[in-house]
Amino acid sequence: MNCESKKYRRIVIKIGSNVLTREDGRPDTTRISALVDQIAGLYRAGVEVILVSSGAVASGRSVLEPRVGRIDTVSARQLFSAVGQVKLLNRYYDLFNEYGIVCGQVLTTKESLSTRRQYLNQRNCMEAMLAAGVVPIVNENDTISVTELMFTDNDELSGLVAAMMDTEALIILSNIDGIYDGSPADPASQVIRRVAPGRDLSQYIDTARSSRGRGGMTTKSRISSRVAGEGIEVVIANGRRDGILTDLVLTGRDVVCTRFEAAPRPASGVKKWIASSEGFAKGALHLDAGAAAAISQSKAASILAVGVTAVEGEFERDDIVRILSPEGAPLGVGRISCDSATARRNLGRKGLKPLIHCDYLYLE
Ligand SMILES: Nc1ncnc2c1ncn2[C@@H]1O[C@H](COP(=O)(O)OP(=O)(O)O)[C@@H](O)[C@H]1O
Ligand SMILES: N[C@@H](CCC(=O)OP(=O)(O)O)C(=O)O
Repeated sequence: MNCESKKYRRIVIKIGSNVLTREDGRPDTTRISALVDQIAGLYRAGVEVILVSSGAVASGRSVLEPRVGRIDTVSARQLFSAVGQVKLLNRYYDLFNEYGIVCGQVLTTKESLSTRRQYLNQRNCMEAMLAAGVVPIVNENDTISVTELMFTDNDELSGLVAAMMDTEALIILSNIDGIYDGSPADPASQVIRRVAPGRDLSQYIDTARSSRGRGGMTTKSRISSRVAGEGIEVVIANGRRDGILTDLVLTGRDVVCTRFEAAPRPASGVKKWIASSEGFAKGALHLDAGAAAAISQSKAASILAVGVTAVEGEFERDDIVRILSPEGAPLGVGRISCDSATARRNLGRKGLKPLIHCDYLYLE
């Protein structure tokens, strides 16, 4: 089956470190330039493109490694990204400029997307850029994002951006044609061309990571399933193949890739945010059997204090909390309508406003 082409209104393109870096660790300027040529083509054809580009650390490492001595991993990442991000964006700026296209930098952290207000600020910024015809180039702010609150990698970030910006597709470019049904090194393995919503590919994926990438194929597959489940088509393709973006988006030439079909019913904007916010959850609600059955059977069911048996952790009103079954299994996440002290005080009580309204509930 082909990876058929389609003209999209708005897409996110994520470019992995492996695509932008040569084997010897130096930036692959020819490849970056070829990708910008294609993105300029999409731009001219009226497709709004948001670029999520890795490569800052690799780019900075190539400049600094020869001159820094012993340095711990966190400092190295901070140092390399501080220098590499400037170098990377300068290159993008010059290349886009040749087409009369202006690009701009958006640096973010997982923490700065954790409240709805900051999330909306970021979205507003990128909407303003797109409205002005500016191509946003997004990366994690690696200089300050050093704790457990880091994104797993830019695949996770790109999934969040795709949902936040209400895009129709996310194209993840790596150094491989897609997800293989066995070891990519085994000649008998083939690229899985189509993935239906909800299909689990974990059995095929070698969890070892590449030397330059951060999350590896495991995150790519997990994020792709989640994003497709939110109604956004996801394509994993080889960024080193000539003309890959043009073929995927404009010409319709047959090109090998893995395509995750979008689930039919896109979630509402706020649900997309909640769905992607699992990593920021501050606490948890344990449901009784009745409440667990009610939310799984009806999309309109909210979580009421009467059906909650325990509250874990400390949280504020509007924070994201996890929802657990009576056995402790994860059921989903939601935005809580009160702080943890109030939730504890009201446990088991009837007739109160829902702890989580169904509009702010995302079930797995
Ligand atoms: N089943 C599989 N199919 C394809 N690639 C796989 C599979 N299992 C593991 N991989 C590895 O995942 C790598 C791509 O992930 P990653 O290193 O994170 O890339 P990037 O830097 O582009 O984000 C491939 O180079 C490949 O070695
Ligand atoms: N923010 C880092 C990217 C880390 C990362 O996620 O890399 P990759 O797995 O290659 O997309 C950088 O710019 O170097």
